[in-house]
Amino acid sequence: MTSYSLERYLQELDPPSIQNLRARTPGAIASQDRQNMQSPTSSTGAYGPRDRPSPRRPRLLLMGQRRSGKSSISSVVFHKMQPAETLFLESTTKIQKDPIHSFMDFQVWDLPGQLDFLDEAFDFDKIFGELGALIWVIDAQDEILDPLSRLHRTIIALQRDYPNVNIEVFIHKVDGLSDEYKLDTQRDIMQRTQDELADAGLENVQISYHLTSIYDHSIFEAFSKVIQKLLPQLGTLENLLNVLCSNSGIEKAFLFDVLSKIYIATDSSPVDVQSYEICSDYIDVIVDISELYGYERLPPGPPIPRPLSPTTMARQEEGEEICSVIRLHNGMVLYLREINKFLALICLMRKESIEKQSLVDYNVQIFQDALKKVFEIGGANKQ
Ligand SMILES: Nc1nc2c(ncn2[C@@H]2O[C@H](COP(=O)(O)OP(=O)(O)OP(=O)(O)O)[C@@H](O)[C@H]2O)c(=O)[nH]1
Repeated sequence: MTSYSLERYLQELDPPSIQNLRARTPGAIASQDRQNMQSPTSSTGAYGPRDRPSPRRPRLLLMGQRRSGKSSISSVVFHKMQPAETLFLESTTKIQKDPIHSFMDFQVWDLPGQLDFLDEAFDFDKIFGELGALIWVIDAQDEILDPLSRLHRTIIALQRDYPNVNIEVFIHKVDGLSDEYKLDTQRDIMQRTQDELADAGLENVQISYHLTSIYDHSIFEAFSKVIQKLLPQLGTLENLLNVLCSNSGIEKAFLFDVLSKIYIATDSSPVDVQSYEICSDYIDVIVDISELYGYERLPPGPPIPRPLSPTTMARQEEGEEICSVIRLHNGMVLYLREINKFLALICLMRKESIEKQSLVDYNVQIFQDALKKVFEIGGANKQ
């Protein structure tokens, strides 16, 4: 049977193999302490063990100069604010702590741009300790030298005490810029940063750069990459998606966080922007429709019979997940399956593959079981 290897993979997915896969995760977190701190299974996981103690949540710090777009980013990505509405956001005057309860619990701190958090008046460890990632937002439409020098001072200070923190630079507001100008700006920022850090004796600091705008999908894609680095299970998830794709004739598969439209994992074929955009739009539509007409998401416990959703959605008999299939005019098919309250699987495949939909459904069910295993949840997924 085509799904044989996926089942076998699942059977072999014992704790030691999960450990090995973790070790191969690209963004593997260096120290054991940070793994403990950042592991969704050690805080609250994709399957939401809210009844387990959750002492710490990885913290994402949004920093950068005034009006660079920090609050806009957090409002658009995590609170579904329309980009145009951010024009009316007021300047942040104190640290905004935003707890995010999703497939994994974390917190986003929006730091006011006018304050210098390296100043002795601030408790450095309270701000930068327990940090999952520092996201430094640079307004690409504005003067960059001053913000860059603040970024460099912050990296140098961080390297002293927290060398393993992920540093993510968002070269932001690139919507109004030509492709050539965007790339020139990115090159300039990278070069200056490298030179400055080399002068400070720091040669191998890992920094990721992202060109972002709240007016397109780039901000969601950048956040996806930031969040993925905090997931110790990323390598395992990618492998599971690879096996699912190869056994079901799927060309591209994304595992999305439905609330934020961040994808937490994808198979290892290259991500092309159009596939990502269409999947992301699809989530919006399906989630909106299911909220309006779909079944009520139930608390844990035995399923209660409810009326069926619209025709595009079929309530799964056991799991009550949303499932939807759309045929596109280019011959491709979009397949969505809700994995749990927080996660949805979206696959792009050729129409020939969906002709055997029962096989795809079966393989997806096994994938879903594998996810449960990965997140070690027992039966707590039906939230
Ligand atoms: N063109 C464009 N404008 C943006 C983008 N993101 C944010 N803005 C605008 O930038 C302005 C400042 O945004 P804020 O989010 O308030 O900036 P901030 O960094 O939080 O500012 P402080 O709170 O003062 O530190 C707003 O008018 C936003 O609409 C973007 O991607 N493109």
